[in-house]
Amino acid sequence: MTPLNSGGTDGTGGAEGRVPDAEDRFAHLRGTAGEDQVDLDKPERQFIRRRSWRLLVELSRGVRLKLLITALCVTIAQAAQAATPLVIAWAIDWGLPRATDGDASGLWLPGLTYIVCALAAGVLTWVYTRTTAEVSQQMLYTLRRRVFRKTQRLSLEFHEDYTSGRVISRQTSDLESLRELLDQGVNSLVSGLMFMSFTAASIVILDWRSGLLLVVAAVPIAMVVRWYQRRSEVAYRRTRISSARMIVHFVETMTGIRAVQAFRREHSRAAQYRRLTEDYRRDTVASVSLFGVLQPALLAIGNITMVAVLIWGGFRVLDGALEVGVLVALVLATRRVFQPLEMMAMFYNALQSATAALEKVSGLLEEEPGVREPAAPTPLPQSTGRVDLDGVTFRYTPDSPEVLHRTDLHIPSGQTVAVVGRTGAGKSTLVKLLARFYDVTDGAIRLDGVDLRELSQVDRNRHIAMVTQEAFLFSGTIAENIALGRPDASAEDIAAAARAVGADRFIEALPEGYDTDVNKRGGRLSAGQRQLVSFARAFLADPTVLILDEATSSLDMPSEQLVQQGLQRLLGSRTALIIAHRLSTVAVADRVLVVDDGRIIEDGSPQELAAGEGYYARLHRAWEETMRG
Ligand SMILES: Nc1ncnc2c1ncn2[C@@H]1O[C@H](COP(=O)(O)OP(=O)(O)OP(=O)(O)O)[C@@H](O)[C@H]1O
Repeated sequence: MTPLNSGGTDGTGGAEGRVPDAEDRFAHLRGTAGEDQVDLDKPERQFIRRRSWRLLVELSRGVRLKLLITALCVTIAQAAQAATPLVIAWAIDWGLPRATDGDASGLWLPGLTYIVCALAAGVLTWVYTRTTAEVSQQMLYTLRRRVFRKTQRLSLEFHEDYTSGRVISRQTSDLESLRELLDQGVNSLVSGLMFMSFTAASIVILDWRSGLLLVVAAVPIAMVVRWYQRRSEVAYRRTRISSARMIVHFVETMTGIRAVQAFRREHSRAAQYRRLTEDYRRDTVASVSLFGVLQPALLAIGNITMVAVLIWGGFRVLDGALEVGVLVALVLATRRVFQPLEMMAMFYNALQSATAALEKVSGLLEEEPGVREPAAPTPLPQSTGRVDLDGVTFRYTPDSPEVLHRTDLHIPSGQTVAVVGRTGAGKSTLVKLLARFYDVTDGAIRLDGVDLRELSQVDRNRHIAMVTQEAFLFSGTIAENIALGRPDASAEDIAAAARAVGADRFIEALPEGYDTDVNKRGGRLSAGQRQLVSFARAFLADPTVLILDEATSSLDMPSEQLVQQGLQRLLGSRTALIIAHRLSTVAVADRVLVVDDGRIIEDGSPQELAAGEGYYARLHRAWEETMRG
C-alpha cells in the first residue's frame, strides 16, 4: 500500500512493538515508553545505561582502529606534555653543572629532549584531534541515518502517539548534544584525566613529600567538585525543562499560527513566551554561576598547594635535601596538575546532556514496527481488486475499547464504495485497516483471497494505494510530486496521468509547467489543485484498489466540478473505498456503506438507501437542501 499523499511511511504499526511483556521487569522502559520517567531505581538506571552503551558499541563498529589510534595518541601526547617539568629538572640539576664545566651535552641533550617532547605532544594532539573528529562524525553519520530510517519505518500509530516535535528533537537537539560531546568533550575529559594522572605521577617520582601535599589538596578539591556535580545536576535538569517548555510553546504557536492569528492570541502567546524565556534565562544564569564558584575555588586550592610545595621544597633546598631543578619542576607541575579540572567540569554538562540524549535515541531505536513483513510472503503478481473483510474486529490498543465489531464486507472487483457516517463512527479506522496501517485484532482482510498480513510490502504497494485528505506536496517540482508512486515514470507518463484526471490544464498554465517548484511563488496550489495532483499520483501508480479519504474542506463550484471529474476518471474500473463528504461523490458510487459505532448499519446502492428511511436517506435530504440553498 502506498499512502500517496503522505509518502514516507511504509504503513507499519508500532503498537505491538511496545506492548509490555508480562515477564519483562523492564517492559515499562523499553523503547520510548520510559522516556519521561524521572525517578529510576538502580537496576532501571543500569538497564537504560546498558542500552545506551550497546548503541555506542554498535556505532563504534568500523571505526575501532581509529579509536585505538586516538587512544594511543592521547596517551603519548599527554605523557609527553606531563614530562616537560621532569626535563626541566634534569636540565637544571644535571645539564647546567655539566654545561658550566664546558660539556656541551649538558645543554643540547636536555634541550633536544624538551623539543622532542613538545613536538611529540603537538603532532600527536593534531593527529588525535583529527581522528576524534573522524570517529565522531562517522558515528553520528551512522546514527543519523539509523534514526531517520527507524522513525520512517515506525507506524502511523507510533507517530500519532509520539508526536513529530519529539521525533524532531531526537534528530536535531539530541544528536547535536552527542556531537558536542563526541567532537570535543570526550577528548577533553580523557586527555584531561590522563594529563592529571601523568603529572601527579611525575610529582611523586620527583619528590614523594610533595606528592603527599597533592593528596592533602585532593580532599578539598574532591569536596568542591562533588558540590558542583550535585548542584549542577539539579540546575542543569532545570534548564533542560525550561528550555523544553520554551521550545514546545514556540513550536505550538508557529504550527497553530492560523488559529493564533484568527483568535487574536498573539499578545497572550507572546506574554507566555516571555515568561518561559525568562525562566530559561534565570535557570541558565543559575547553572553558569555554579561554574563561577568552582573555577576560583579550584584556582585557589591549586595556588595554595603550589605555595606549600614551594615553601616546603624551598627549605629543603636550603638544607641541601632537594635539588633546585627538582623544586622548579615541582612548582611547574603543581601549577598545571589541577588545570584540566576546570575544563572537565565544563564538559560535565555536555556529558549529562549527551547521556540523556543517548538514552532517548537508543530507546527510539529499540522501537519495533508492530505491523511486520511476513517471513514468507504469498506472491500476488496480479490483482483483480476483490476485497473481503471476514469477521474483522479491531481495537487500537489491547486495553482500549473495540472500534470495529465483527465486520463482514465483500467488495467485488471494480466496485466503488462510498463510506459515510457520523464523526467517530469508525470510517477512517476501516480504511486504515485496509491500507494496513494497523493489523486487525481478530478476523482477516483479504485481497484476492490473500490475507493482507501474508502479502509482501511490494505487492501491497503495487495493488493498494491511498489518497489521504491533506494532499501533501513534497518540496520539488509538480512532475516529481506526481511521480511519487512511480519514480521511474517518464515525462510522457506523468503528463498522461495529469491529463487523465484533468490536472493538465492548470499545470501547463504554471510558470514552468511540470517543472514548477511547488514551494516557489507561482507554484503554490489551491486545495482543489492539490487534490488533482494527488489524483494524478494515484493514476500513475495504477493500483487495483484505491482508498480515498475525501478532503472535507469545501471547494468553490468550478474546483469542485474539476475535482469530481478528476475523481471519476481516476476511479475508472478500479475497486475503490471512499470516505465521502460530498453528495456528488456518493452519487458516483455503486454502493454506500453507513458506518455507526463500529458497525455497518446500512449497505446498498445510493438510490436504494436514499429511498429508505435510514441515516443515509436523512443525510441525502440534508445535502440536497444545502445544494438548493
Ligand atoms: N489512534 C487512535 N488510538 C485510539 N483510538 C482511536 C485512534 N484513532 C481513532 N480512535 C477512536 O476510534 C473511533 C473511530 O474513529 P475514526 O477516526 O475511525 O472515526 P471516523 O468515522 O473516521 O471519524 P471522522 O469522520 O471524525 O474522521 C473513535 O472513537 C476514535 O476516538
